Amino acid sequence: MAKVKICGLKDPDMVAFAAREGADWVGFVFAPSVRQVTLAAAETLLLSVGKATPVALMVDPSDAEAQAVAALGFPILQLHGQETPARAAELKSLTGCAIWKAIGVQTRDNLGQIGTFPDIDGLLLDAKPPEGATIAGGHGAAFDWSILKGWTAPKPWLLAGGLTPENVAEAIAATGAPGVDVSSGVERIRGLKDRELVRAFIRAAKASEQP
Ligand SMILES: O=C(O)c1ccccc1NCC(=O)[C@H](O)[C@H](O)COP(=O)(O)O
Repeated sequence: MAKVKICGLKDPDMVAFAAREGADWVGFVFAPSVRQVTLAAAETLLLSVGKATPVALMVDPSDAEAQAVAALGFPILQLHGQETPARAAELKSLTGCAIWKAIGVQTRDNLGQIGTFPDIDGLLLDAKPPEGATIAGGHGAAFDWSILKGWTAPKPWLLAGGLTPENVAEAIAATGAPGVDVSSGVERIRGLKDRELVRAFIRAAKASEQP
């Protein structure tokens, strides 16, 4: 059974709903995005996570920004920018958070950099942002899952990018992903999660067979 992260939540009721439906992680975006939350909003959202684990998503944060987010009590920091292995290690020791690094995948070569991040705790394999995009993630674009054929993950990992309730079972079967992450695929209006889609995604992922 694959684990599920619902990313880009902004509304406490939706956070509670996703957690009740069985989301393992709920993600909050602290970067420019239609899904961005403030520190004050995140403090309120954290009250609704139930049994789900909250993940703070940041893009090239400064020390002060990362420390302010970590101080809210997030156990996991997902880095979605151009953070180097050294910066990821630095942010880990600075915040005390587990670090997940997002890796943009377009070709098999992109997987090579993963070995240069020995200090991180997890990986999120996501599609690269479309040409000209100024936002680092949440574009609803998938990469070619066959790139992962024969790849052995050195860390716990999640598959992301363009997943939907309709394709998540196929994605898990094709890649063997132990976890999946979704943002746009559970929205009907950009930036607003939809209960029916959140429920359908979690059910489809949890019911799926890993190869
Ligand atoms: O979701 C955002 O708005 C976002 C903004 C800036 C950096 C990262 C962002 N999201 C990162 C995620 O973990 C998304 O869930 C991931 O990119 C997959 O998104 P989608 O293809 O929309 O499901």
